[in-house]
Amino acid sequence: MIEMIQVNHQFVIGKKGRERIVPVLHEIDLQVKEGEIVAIVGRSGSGKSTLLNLMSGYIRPTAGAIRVAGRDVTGLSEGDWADFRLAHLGFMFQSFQLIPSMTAFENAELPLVLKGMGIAERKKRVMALLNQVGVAEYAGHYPGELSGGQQQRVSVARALMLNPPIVLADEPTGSLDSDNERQLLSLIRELNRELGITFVLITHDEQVAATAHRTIALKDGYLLNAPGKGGASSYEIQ
Ligand SMILES: Nc1ncnc2c1ncn2[C@@H]1O[C@H](COP(=O)(O)OP(=O)(O)OP(=O)(O)O)[C@@H](O)[C@H]1O
Repeated sequence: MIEMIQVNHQFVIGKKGRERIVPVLHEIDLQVKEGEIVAIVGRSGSGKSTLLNLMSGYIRPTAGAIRVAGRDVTGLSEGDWADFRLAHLGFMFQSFQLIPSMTAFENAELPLVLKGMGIAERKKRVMALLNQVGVAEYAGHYPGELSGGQQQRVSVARALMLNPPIVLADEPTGSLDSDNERQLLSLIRELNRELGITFVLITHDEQVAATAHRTIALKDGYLLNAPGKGGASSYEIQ
């Protein structure tokens, strides 16, 4: 479902003529299978977000190849990546990333608007999903009128709006209290079990890692679980 082959990534920083190269990911070989929940763990700065950004096409690898949902996405243009993302990927973030001036309904509806779906069909789909994640009664509320847990549910509904086979999540429970965290994790398990959605979750949280079928650990830009790279026992969740 997601495959990285010998992926390296380095950032180039600094002004023209005085550039500096920052190597961040090295020789990444990984596979996420269809229907898996995979947690990515590692200390701050180990390269977790960079790895997720490569899977999302927001940055391009310096070397190596990436396949997502059966397609070689390594050389996709910006425009092709935008279409590909809409069709295959859903996103969840620690900060929820809801637009404050739009209601819960309008926030959740956005992917359908981008897709060009008609208003009647949009309304049906949005209300069905808000209902599924338990916030239908707040459809007319603005994000500022919702609790953190309710905002995250709206963002989950938005992530699932176009039935993505893969959801990529960056610290999805990072802003939630333990009750809301438990509920979100059980929703993720349910979506995985019932709809077969593949999840890749970046986390510092042991509860989230325990929800995953498998954990991928990064240390200083290297994959620890890779054969010959030390094994999963040599990481700590920070
Ligand atoms: N746009 C960028 N330009 C230059 N360096 C960057 C850029 N983005 C990230 N880095 C560097 O790459 C390294 C890995 O960053 P990344 O955000 O992937 O780590 P992380 O494991 O997600 O960290 P955290 O847990 O703190 O979010 C860090 O040293 C960071 O400073």
